[in-house]
Amino acid sequence: MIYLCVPRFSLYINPNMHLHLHTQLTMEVPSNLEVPSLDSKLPFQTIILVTIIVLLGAYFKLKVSLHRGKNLPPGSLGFPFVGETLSFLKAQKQDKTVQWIADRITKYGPVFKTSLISSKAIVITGQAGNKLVFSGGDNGFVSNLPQSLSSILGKHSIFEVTGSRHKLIRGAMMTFLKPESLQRIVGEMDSLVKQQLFQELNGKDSTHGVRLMKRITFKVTCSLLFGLPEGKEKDALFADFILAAKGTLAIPLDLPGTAFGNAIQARRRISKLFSQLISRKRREMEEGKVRPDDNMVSTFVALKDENGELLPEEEIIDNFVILMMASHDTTTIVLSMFLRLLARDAEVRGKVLEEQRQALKAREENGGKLGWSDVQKMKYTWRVSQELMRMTPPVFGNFKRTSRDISFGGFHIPKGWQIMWVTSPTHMDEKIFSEPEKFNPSRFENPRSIPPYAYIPFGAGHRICPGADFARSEVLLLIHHLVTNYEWAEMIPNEPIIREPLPYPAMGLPLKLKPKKICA
Ligand code: HEM
Repeated sequence: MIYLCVPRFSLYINPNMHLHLHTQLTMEVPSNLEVPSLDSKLPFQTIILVTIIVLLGAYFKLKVSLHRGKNLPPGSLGFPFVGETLSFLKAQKQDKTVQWIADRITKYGPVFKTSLISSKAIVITGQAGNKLVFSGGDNGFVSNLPQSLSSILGKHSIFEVTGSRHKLIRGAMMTFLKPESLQRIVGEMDSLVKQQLFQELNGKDSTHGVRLMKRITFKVTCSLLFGLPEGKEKDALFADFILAAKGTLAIPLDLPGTAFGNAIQARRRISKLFSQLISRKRREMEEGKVRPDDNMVSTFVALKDENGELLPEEEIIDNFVILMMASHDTTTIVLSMFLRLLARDAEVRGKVLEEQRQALKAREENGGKLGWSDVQKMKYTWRVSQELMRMTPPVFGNFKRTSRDISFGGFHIPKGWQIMWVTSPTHMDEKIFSEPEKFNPSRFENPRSIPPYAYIPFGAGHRICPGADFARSEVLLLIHHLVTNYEWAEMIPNEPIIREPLPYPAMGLPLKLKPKKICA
């Protein structure tokens, strides 16, 4: 899989592919190919290079010919081995991935084949395509986490399980993330956000927007989901998650000093800390000091499968790692884009401020606290976030794999091929969202006007993001405290967005800050 919200979007070399490639190469050496001796006139390296190209060409031909007669989607597999990887990576670097996809849709239609680093992929776009990929339980699409990524994220997380195991794990997460449960903790979230924000910005006249949002969202998730108190343990965990996240994009070489090696070390320390947390919670539960629904740790520690067995510790830890990874980077992107927009667009800033002034009034009437119903009233502020996620979705798309042959739109999609779903084609489709290049939050005034499977920043179907409501509350509360206490301006005018692979302001959004006091 390419992304990860954990969704995170990284290219990788499929390890199975190497094995496969080796087997095919052995079979495909043409019998008439003479391998010249070392004293031949051609330099040895040239012979090796030509041989490799011939063999890779033969390999690709064989792989495609296996499906001859079946109507594979149109498209280009690019050059042997690298496929279209180089142009894809270049587009990503220049924030032109949307264009890369759009060019191919124009040329081949909404379903096309490509090849990205040794793996052939079929890109499925459009409303019908999204429906195919997202709907149903066993719909023929399974997760495709590459080995490099699963060494860091774990091999037993929610991404790796299907059927009843997926239901069990997702159910446990939802115990804590569903709106009815969030209602109980939104007050605590509000206090945490406020406290973190003031702690981070106290006495400062400038800040790095991205770093600020990352630290706060990480700390809030840590406290609310895992009950981790402020202190050195949490700071060390934050540093380790940054290292681990960097490793998901690195060449998977587990050597000391490499990004991947550092990530593996960080992952070991993260596992150790979560293991201690789990043991602590087990003891407290045995002593009757905590209830299963107190937080995510107690919920998972008490969770039993259909055979009455408790979950193995490594499965719990892998799911905690996923929850941390999935939650803070994505939410940080929405918040960073929001800060950037408010610095640029006076009209939107005015409307957001007006709505937050009303929330401030409610806060004063509630003895200084914001409750669930107050957050629900921040409708305009949320519509701005929705529009930001339409135009710059935190998760660009993701890779899955077909678990069986599938036919779609008259095409044959073979078993075992990589499938890529992408947010932008429907988000930027003028038939769905008129004038899609225009920032217009009012499109979300009537949610029923948006067709199903067209707006998919949180995915869709049975794997739709379980953290969507958590993210929503966190974004709204952070924006509330920011706009009612500060004014800010960009220090780098027109700072571009880069995708590495998540979309962030290229220089981390340095901001000039000025405290202000708003009256309700
Ligand atoms: C703006 C913020 C967020 C965005 C845009 C986002 C986006 C997504 C997307 C697109 C998926 C589906 C991936 C796929 O089907 O391949 C997903 C899955 C997931 N997200 Fe989020 N997410 C966000 C916040 C969160 C938060 C706050 C949490 C946890 C507290 C979370 C936890 C998860 C988990 C556990 C999954 C896997 C669900 C499954 O496989 O059943 N996410 N997210």
